[in-house]
Amino acid sequence: MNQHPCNTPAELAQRLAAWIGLRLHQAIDGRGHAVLAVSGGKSPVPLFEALRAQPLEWSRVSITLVDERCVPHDHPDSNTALVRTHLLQGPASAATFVPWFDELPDTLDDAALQTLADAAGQRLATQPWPWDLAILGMGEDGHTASLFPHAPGLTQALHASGPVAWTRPLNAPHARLTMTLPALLATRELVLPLIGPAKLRVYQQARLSEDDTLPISLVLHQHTTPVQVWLA
Ligand SMILES: O=C(O)[C@H](O)[C@@H](O)[C@H](O)[C@H](O)COP(=O)(O)O
Repeated sequence: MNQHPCNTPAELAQRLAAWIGLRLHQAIDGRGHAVLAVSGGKSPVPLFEALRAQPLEWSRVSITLVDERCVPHDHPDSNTALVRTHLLQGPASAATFVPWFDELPDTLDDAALQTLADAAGQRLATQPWPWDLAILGMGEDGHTASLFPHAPGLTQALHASGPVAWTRPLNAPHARLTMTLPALLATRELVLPLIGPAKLRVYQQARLSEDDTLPISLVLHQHTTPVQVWLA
C-alpha cells in the first residue's frame, strides 16, 4: 500500500486525475485498451471532472462501476447517472460505459437481486480481465464499494467466486450490487482517495487490524493487489 498525501481536496483531484490518466495511457500503450471501474457517492465528483479532461485515447477506455444502487438510472442516487453526468463528458464521452443493468424488476427480493447480480456479472465478463484500475471510496463505517459491515449479503460478497454480489446496507438507502472482494482484488491496481479527518481516522483504525466489521481493512491488509491511498 502506497500513500500519496495532498494538501487540499482540489490538489488531490488534480494530481490523482493525472496519475489515473497516466495509468490508463500505459494500459492502452501496452494492451491496446484500458478498463476502469469507479465508485459512486459524492466525493468522486471533483475527481471525475478533472479526469474527464485528461488527454487520453478515451475511445480505447471502458468505464464501469465498482457498485450500483438498485434504483432507476434517472434516480438521483444512481451511480450510472453520476458517471454519465460528471465523467462521460468532454473528451471522456468517447469512452465505452458499461452500466450494470438497464431496467429493474418490480420487486427486489433476494432472488431478484441475485438474478440482477448474475446478469451484471455476465455484462462485466465482456470486458478484458483483469481490469486495469478500480477507484474505491470509503464510508465512515469502513465500507467500500457496497461491502457494508454486518449487511445481509456481505458474507457472500466477501467470498463469492463471481464478480458481482448483492447487499442490503443496514445504514444506507437502497439494495446494492457490488463487485465482490475477490473481483476487486483481481484488478491490476486499486486507488483509494480519502478526504477529511473523519475518513482519515477510520483509515488509520482499519490499518491496525483486518476485520470484516471494517471491510476496507480487508483491502488494506491484502498483499496481492497494489493499493494507492490518496489523502487530503
Ligand atoms: O455507491 C457508493 O456509495 C460508493 O461506491 C461507496 O462505496 C462510496 O464510495 C462511499 O459510500 C463513500 O461515499 P462518499 O464519497 O459520498 O463519501
